[in-house]
Amino acid sequence: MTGYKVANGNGTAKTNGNSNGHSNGHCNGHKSADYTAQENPTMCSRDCCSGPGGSNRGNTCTDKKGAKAGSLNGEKIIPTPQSLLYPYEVIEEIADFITKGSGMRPKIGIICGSGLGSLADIIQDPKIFEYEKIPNFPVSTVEGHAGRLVVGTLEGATVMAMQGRFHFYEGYPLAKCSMPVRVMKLCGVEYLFATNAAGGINPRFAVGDIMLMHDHVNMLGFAGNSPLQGPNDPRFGPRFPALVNSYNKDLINKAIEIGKAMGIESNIHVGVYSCLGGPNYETIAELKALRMMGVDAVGMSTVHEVITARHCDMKVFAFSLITNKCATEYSDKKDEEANHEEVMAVAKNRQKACCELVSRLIREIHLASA
Ligand SMILES: O=P(O)(O)O[C@@H]1C[C@H](O)[C@@H](CO)O1
Ligand code: HPA
Repeated sequence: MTGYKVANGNGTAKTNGNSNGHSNGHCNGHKSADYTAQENPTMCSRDCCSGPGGSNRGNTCTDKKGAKAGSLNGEKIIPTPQSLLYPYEVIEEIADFITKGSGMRPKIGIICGSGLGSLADIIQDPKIFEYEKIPNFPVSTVEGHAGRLVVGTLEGATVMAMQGRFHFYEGYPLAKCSMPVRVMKLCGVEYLFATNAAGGINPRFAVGDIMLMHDHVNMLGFAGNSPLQGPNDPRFGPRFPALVNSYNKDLINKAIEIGKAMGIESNIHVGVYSCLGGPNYETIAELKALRMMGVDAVGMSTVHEVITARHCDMKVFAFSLITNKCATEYSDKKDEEANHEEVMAVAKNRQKACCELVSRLIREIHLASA
């Protein structure tokens, strides 16, 4: 008995390494994350190689002189496991940069979804780090994701917020998308608040509603992809982490109470989110299949961040802002097609409610630990 209502299928609710150097001239100059590149000739974790627009995408670094993808000096290149992209020492270096630069050890980490960057704007006495200036950090490439890390206080608690997250469809491997969660962990973060914009598949959901995530279906995982793929570093967590109870029930129940106090009870649901790779929105057949699987809302993020957070034993609270209703029947109506402008506009409209929900929940966590 969890105490909260879970959205169900029929529209009602029920209770419930290699050792060679990286000899490619393209990558020789890189520091820090190049540690990995030095250890393994098959990759370079710099964005010019493995990020969007890079010539590599984490596997084969093609040098300027035109070495062929898939080989380096005639040797076959072995793909680099995702977990080697960011070794512990590199994550530690990024975390030190942030804690020393801000003079704070934040307890709560927030990831702002598309158009929800205002969650970071309400942080007091903010110390702002542009992603471009953080060593070994990727850059944001999506509209509505500013690309800044904001450290400060909110309702008395020390927090750090990502104003801009990284998505698989941007060309980043999953381990890179969720790498900031490990940075948060080494900065001292105990609670992850992950937010996203999502399409509502559950017919009870209206645009502007908030779905508190109580579970997920990891479609990228079904296809054999995981941010934890590759050798496991036990300093982060176990080889085989359990994911039942990933979403903290106490925080879900508190959020429901806060929703009632805010008078938006009827706009709050509890449900299952699924992450697809994107960047395309889903087909009707895919949406129907997701619905049959028990999915209530669909998006392109969050799941790999939650997996990474649970692996390193963080408490997780996550919600989806329903920015569009997903059509599950064939129709010629153009207005039923999802688009990013609508996603951003709805998020902007609902940012006040989202900020209040997050602030009040953080206040409760802070008071409970004081
Ligand atoms: O970062 P989130 O998951 O909030 O962003 C969603 C998914 C895509 O990035 C984008 C599509 O409109 O919004
Ligand atoms: N599908 C996938 N991702 C999304 C959607 C959607 O309908 N809306 C916002 N992000």
